[in-house]
Amino acid sequence: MLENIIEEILISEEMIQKRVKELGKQISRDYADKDPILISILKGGVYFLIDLTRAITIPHTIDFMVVSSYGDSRETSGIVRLVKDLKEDIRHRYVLIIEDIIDSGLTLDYLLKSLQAREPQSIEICTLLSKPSRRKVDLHVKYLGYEIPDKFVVGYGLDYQQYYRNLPFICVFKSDVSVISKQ
Ligand SMILES: O=P(O)(O)OC[C@H]1O[C@H](OP(=O)(O)OP(=O)(O)O)[C@H](O)[C@@H]1O
Ligand code: HPA
Repeated sequence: MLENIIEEILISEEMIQKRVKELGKQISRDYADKDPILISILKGGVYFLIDLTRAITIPHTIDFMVVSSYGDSRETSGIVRLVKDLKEDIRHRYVLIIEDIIDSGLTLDYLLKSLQAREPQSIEICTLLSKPSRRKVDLHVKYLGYEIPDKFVVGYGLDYQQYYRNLPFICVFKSDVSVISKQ
């Protein structure tokens, strides 16, 4: 039962979809004629990417990377590992990294360094959620959906032990839950 794992709904499905459309419009304006490449970080970022790409009205391509830092816990290990690299060459491309959440910032810090070395024309960050109070490194975020407090959240791509990514809203996960409750 969902009531057993959810403390509160923080961002409703409607709020997410409205903000995704606004971000899509903004990106379409800013990157007109730039043929950007949107890089999504699997797995969490893919839900946001799929909705965002449909809200963008200019030509663009997409690619995926897999990095791992959280394992199955609620705290980052601080060690980021590249699990799957891009297929496309990003040299001279306008790169937009699409993330579901920035927490400590360590994942993106690692990714930015790795991607900068490939000499893109530009590289910017678009994240649906950010927890500024948790930041361990400074990051410039060009496109932000919502700032959220220091609470562990699930839904819309975000998981607890790989579950709950499919929830259409973002909700605070109950802090005392340690086993998966099948929905
Ligand atoms: O700012 P940070 O503290 O580095 O945290 C953010 C990262 O954590 C989550 O990924 P996770 O490692 O849980 O993998 P997942 O996308 O497969 O869920 C999220 O999707 C970000 O990539
Ligand atoms: O709040 C969170 N929820 C799920 N995954 C995460 N990865 C970083 N922060 C979070």
